Amino acid sequence: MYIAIEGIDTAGKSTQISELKKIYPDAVITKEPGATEVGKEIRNIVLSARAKSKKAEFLLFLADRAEHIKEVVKPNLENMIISDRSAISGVAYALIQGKIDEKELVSLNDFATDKIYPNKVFLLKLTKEELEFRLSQKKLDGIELRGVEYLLSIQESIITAAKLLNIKLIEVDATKSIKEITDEIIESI
Ligand SMILES: Nc1ncnc2c1ncn2[C@@H]1O[C@H](COP(=O)(O)OP(=O)(O)OP(=O)(O)O)[C@@H](O)[C@H]1O
Ligand SMILES: Cc1cn([C@H]2C[C@H](O)[C@@H](COP(=O)(O)O)O2)c(=O)[nH]c1=O
Repeated sequence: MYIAIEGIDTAGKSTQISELKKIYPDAVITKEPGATEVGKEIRNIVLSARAKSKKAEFLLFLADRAEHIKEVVKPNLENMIISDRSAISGVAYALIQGKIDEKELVSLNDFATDKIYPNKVFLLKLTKEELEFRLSQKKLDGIELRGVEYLLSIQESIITAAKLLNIKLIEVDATKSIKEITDEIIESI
């Protein structure tokens, strides 16, 4: 089973993944962007937000995804795979940028992934107040510097992206305690 945890920055994805790792010690833990050797280099470029072209940025994420599917997901389809982000993030961020139409977004992702998508995705959903608080507690990267309203629009866009990709999305209240969230995820797995 291929599972992904989605949510905007600071929603608690990596926190939940480290909890799930304790519960499923044999699971393949992975992430987008940056799980592979090439992906690590792509991650450095995209998070620096140096690309002037939004299309270039989108294609870099897509290249990371193609490598991730080939190197990590495909060889482990018989195992439990738990990924921090997925194609849903790719479509959600690109939808907000508005440079590529919906049909094309889906077909480009189909091309990159060979239509291998997570079986189930959990969206950790934050309130504006909690997002503001969590962002105030960390050093922001280039994408986080785009601001709270931008990130909240991405949160909504994640729901649209899941529908476009036809992926089952389970919304979880990310302001609950770490344990409550983990329990909800395990219950649905
Ligand atoms: N349920 C929770 N309640 C309160 N704080 C939390 C909860 N889950 C995570 N946090 C805290 O919020 C911050 C962000 O969490 P985390 O790094 O897991 O988020 P993330 O979604 O992986 O973020 P990013 O996408 O920016 O890497 C951390 O300081 C973490 O300790
Ligand atoms: C997969 C993907 C990610 N992004 C953005 C979302 C985040 O701001 C960063 C990744 O950072 P994290 O600490 O690993 O969460 O990249 C994006 O814009 N497009 C994508 O396809």
